Amino acid sequence: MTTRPRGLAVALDEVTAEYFADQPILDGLSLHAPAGKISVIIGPNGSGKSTALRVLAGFLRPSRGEVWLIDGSSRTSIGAGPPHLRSGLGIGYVPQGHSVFPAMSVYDNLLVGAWPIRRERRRARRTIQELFDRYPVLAGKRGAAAGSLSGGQQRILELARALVPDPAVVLVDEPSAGVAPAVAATMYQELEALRDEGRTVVLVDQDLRPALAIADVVHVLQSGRCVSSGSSRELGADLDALVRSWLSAGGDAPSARAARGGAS
Ligand SMILES: Nc1ncnc2c1ncn2[C@@H]1O[C@H](COP(=O)(O)OP(=O)(O)OP(=O)(O)O)[C@@H](O)[C@H]1O
Repeated sequence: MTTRPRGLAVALDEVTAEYFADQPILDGLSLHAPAGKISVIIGPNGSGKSTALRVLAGFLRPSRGEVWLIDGSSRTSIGAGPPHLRSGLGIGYVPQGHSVFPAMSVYDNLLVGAWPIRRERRRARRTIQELFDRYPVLAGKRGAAAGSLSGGQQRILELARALVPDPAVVLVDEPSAGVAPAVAATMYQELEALRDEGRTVVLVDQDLRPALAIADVVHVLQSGRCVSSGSSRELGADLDALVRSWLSAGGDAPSARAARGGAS
């Protein structure tokens, strides 16, 4: 693919965010997702992982704290900006759950992703073609309604749509939820490929084993705060202890899966 500048990091600094007044979901959350690395945010159900991604993507404005886009030694506060400006800054977002436009064709779904570069029509067409080359499964279905694709193909389409503006930072929420194991494996390989292209990946995942296997940095959330950050190796026993504590607190999904597969 044609490449644009890479090397952007993102950070949350003492961020408080809520859906209802005075009921903070993020409660002074600070975390730093370094440039060109895969950061994985883990934590028990309801700890605020998806909310943290929404704040990074601009879909939820923090009531306190800062969202930083960091380019080397300079940083820009982006917390107040709307999501469409976030994509113009080089941040792409693959939300949780189904987000394709089912009645629109695969090609038109990718065109929606081209909105931030809509004035550069030639570039948008070229990038979409490059994405068809990258994901042949989509190329074969370019004229088909997106809703007719399998769940896994739709997930790949959602990732491809986020990549159309060639983001330096890719935020991905639950890439493998509800997809066949082979597609899930493809998604994790793709996230590694995005990192190897110099992009910054921030991943939220309940499926701990594959997520931790590709993580460069792990951030552990509890009750809207980051209680631990580091590589899986650095966190080591701490991570195991945390996962066990989630299990004993009620066996939520991430813990149960980690227990089956091993958390580290
Ligand atoms: N759109 C919303 N409106 C109101 N409350 C919400 C909304 N989205 C999430 N919440 C609440 O915010 C809290 C944190 O949710 P969030 O999805 O960020 O957690 P999570 O750690 O990603 O959980 P999970 O692992 O279950 O996806 C939960 O109590 C949830 O019910």
